[in-house]
Amino acid sequence: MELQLPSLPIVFSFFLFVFILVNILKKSAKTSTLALTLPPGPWQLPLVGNMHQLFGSLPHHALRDLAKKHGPFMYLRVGQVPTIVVSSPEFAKEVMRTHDAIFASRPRTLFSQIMLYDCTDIAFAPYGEYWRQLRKICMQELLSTTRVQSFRPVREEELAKLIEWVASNVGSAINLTERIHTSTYAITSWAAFGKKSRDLEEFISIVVEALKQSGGFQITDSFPSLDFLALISRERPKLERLKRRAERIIENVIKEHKENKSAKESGKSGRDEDLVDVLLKFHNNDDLGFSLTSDNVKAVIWDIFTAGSETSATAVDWAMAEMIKNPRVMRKAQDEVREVFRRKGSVDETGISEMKYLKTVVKETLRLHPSAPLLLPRECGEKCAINGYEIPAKTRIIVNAWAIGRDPKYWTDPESFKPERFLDRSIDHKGNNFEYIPFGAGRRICPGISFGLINVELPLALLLYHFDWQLPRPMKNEDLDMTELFGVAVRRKDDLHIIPIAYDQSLVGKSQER
Ligand code: HEM
Repeated sequence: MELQLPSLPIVFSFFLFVFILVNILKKSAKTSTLALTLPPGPWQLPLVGNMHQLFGSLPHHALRDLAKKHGPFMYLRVGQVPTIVVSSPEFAKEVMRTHDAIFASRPRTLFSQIMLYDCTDIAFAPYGEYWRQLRKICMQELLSTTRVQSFRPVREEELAKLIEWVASNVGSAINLTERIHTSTYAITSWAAFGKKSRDLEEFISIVVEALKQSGGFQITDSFPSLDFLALISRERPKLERLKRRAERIIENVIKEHKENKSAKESGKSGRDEDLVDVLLKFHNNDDLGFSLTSDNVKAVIWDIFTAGSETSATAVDWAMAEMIKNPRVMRKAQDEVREVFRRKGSVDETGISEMKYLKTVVKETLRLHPSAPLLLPRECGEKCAINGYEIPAKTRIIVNAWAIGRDPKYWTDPESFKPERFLDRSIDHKGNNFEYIPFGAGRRICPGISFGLINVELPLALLLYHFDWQLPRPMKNEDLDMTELFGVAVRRKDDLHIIPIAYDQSLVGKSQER
């Protein structure tokens, strides 16, 4: 039988048609008000918002404004996807405690399918046995307290470099934001990959680019039934290119680790175990009852690196910015840090547990500026009812931790930076108090809390101990602009340019001798 191939004009017309259709969809999404089509079932929530507000991205402050008008349990329809935005501690508790198992899945997105090897990482794996096993490895092996402590020399060495660099620049304005990010990424990289990661800078640039992509709106994610959109999306080739670049680096790291393992077994290498070593124990190894493929290992490495670095670095940056804006808080934190380090006779992380005020500064920073203000999205696994509203399966759930942390019903003077509010309130980071959930809550709560917190507390303690800080003239502390840059992790719009003044003079001398 002779195969009839479509002629060129037909192929061209087909692609032209698809192109026009996609553009019409995009355009109408940006401008028109949404038709009130409710999913089947006794759905009772009012449908809020129009597509113009919803497309582009879903910034946490815009969602709070909508919630003020329409209530803390708000139904939006983003393209084809029914979406609920939760903006009160009561409803957050319903989702993340009362019905936690039902809402423990994540939606599949173009990003997680491409970059995370078809959602086989920890953060985007669907709720089920595979995720449970990965999570167990994460809690018991990758991010256990012992493991986090084992990275102490890594933190101390990297942060010593940070302090030396600042000391070599006393008296002049430095871009502290940039340097904090470099140090935090270096700590995660060292913990994950081992010390020698020659491609670190390239890997960081890939991660930063990928985080930008994951924060933006992908039309394909909002029209899941239109499969062809994923095939022709402009984002797809961009993500695939990023993935190929990242993959080359991760594969090299894995190869080096396998070689080192052989060297270690033959007694030639005394290297400490890093996170890749831990994951490789499960690589194609059925003896441990759970085995990971190469792609699974790569997906988890990607998770640790992205989830672990940007979040902590952003928190340090916000804390410094808030303390510059509130010199009274900075002075009080400095007094405490200096007293503890002096009394102990050493400037290292053993003193951190005694720095009660510094810990409240970190809590207050994460209340006002949670690194992931909308947490990570959840998906309803099966039909259920909350407060009389029926939620169909596959509904996407967004919890606005940022709005919850500023809810005037729970927080006095919520927009002000007042760490003292935590001194007489026993609120922890473990997701037990739903008015404060910067790490999420329930089954999907962040497994990296201890690693994340020490990566925020230690650099802050060192920066406060060694230096006093001033804004370049004629800027006044109270004028510091706190505008946010929207993304998955929310950075300040402007980098923090400040002048370090040496407190510990011996350090300045030391750095000048080099
Ligand atoms: C200040 C630091 C950090 C903050 C504010 C933070 C915040 C969060 C939040 C809000 C979530 C979503 C929780 C939910 O859906 O309920 C999350 C999940 C996650 N975080 Fe963190 N995180 C931080 C540090 C880290 C670190 C250091 C790591 C690992 C090295 C990490 C690994 C993860 C992973 C793997 C998940 C996904 C968990 C799952 O879906 O089961 N995070 N984090």
